[in-house]
Amino acid sequence: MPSKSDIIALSMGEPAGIGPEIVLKAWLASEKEGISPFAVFGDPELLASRARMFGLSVPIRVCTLEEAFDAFPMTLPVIPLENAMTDNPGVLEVSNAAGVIEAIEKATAAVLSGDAKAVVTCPIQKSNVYKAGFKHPGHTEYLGYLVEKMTGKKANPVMMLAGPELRTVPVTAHMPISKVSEALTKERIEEVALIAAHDLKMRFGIANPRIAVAGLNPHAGEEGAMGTEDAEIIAPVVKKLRDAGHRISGPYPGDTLYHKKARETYDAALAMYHDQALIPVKTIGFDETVNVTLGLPFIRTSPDHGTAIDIAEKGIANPSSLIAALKLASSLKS
Ligand SMILES: NC(=O)c1ccc[n+]([C@@H]2O[C@H](COP(=O)([O-])OP(=O)(O)OC[C@H]3O[C@@H](n4cnc5c(N)ncnc54)[C@H](O)[C@@H]3O)[C@@H](O)[C@H]2O)c1
Ligand SMILES: N[C@H](C(=O)O)[C@H](O)COP(=O)(O)O
Repeated sequence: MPSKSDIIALSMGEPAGIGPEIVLKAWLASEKEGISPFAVFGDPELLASRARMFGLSVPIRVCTLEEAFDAFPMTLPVIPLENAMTDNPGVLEVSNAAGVIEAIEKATAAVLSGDAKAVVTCPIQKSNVYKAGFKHPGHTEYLGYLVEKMTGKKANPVMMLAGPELRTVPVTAHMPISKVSEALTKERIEEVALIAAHDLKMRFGIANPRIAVAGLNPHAGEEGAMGTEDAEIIAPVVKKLRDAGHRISGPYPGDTLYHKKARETYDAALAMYHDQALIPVKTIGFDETVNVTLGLPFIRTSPDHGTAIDIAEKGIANPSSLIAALKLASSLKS
């Protein structure tokens, strides 16, 4: 029987983007989609105003997290923030960054204290929070920082994009492509592979997960003619982990790792850099794919898309990736 602490803590994300709109649409779809109760850490007036703007009939209930579970079926529970936000869809304002960050921090505190089951985040405009002094590349890294700050324990957050047909895990993520090669150490590849294997087992319930590892260079280096990282850095880690009993293989040329037949041979692909992991999964299933952070002491998911500032005023945002993120957050094992 679900209880109050099964509530999902949802951060509202960038107010100038489609976050508020997809939150409203997800609540409207919650009964039909079987979405578990969620509480929004956000700005209630802004959500009400966006609902009016798009003709969405969503009664907002300002409440505490404790009250949110019971409030959810009839109203959208919203836990207000201390930092005000301005309601200007399509227009980025640095002054909104404090509220955007506060929402993530409070949602994380709620799950760490055991008052919520999972954190789901709506997209943030990274460039806008950077302008306000935010020092973390994205949620993934910030959540690791918050865990350490709030619990004193080190976390090693790892990005996964999980779609209906493909899961990918980038070993390096939010960094310039020119820095990728030096960041690809044997230690980092092994650490990410082990976190992926652990969470595929513990969170996704896959008993003995199969991981396929991509090379870095064209043709996985073509025997050294097109780069040496594949043979010298990646292959020894794959061998070490396979010798230790993991079902891991590669490195495979990245270009042929994602076709339909190849996808049937593994539970997750370990990619060497952000776009090698995210292009295939977003291309195959942009509307249903979910961003999951592995390696945390709690569940965190997010839609796979960004703030979509270009359509924030139009009322046409598709909530399906947020709905998938909310459903996955409920179904993953704590
Ligand atoms: N989890 C996150 O916080 C997260 C994830 C991805 C991108 N971002 C950030 O979002 C910002 C914009 O990124 P971007 O432009 O590369 O990607 P984007 O996903 O915001 O937009 C790409 C294109 O897809 C469309 N689109 C996106 N989501 C949609 C939806 N739900 N319904 C209909 N159309 C949709 C947009 O209108 C746009 O044309 C950047 O600052 C980026 O860092 C944040
Ligand atoms: N790299 C992610 C993507 O493009 O979907 C996105 O930037 C979100 O990352 P965080 O969850 O770390 O914010």
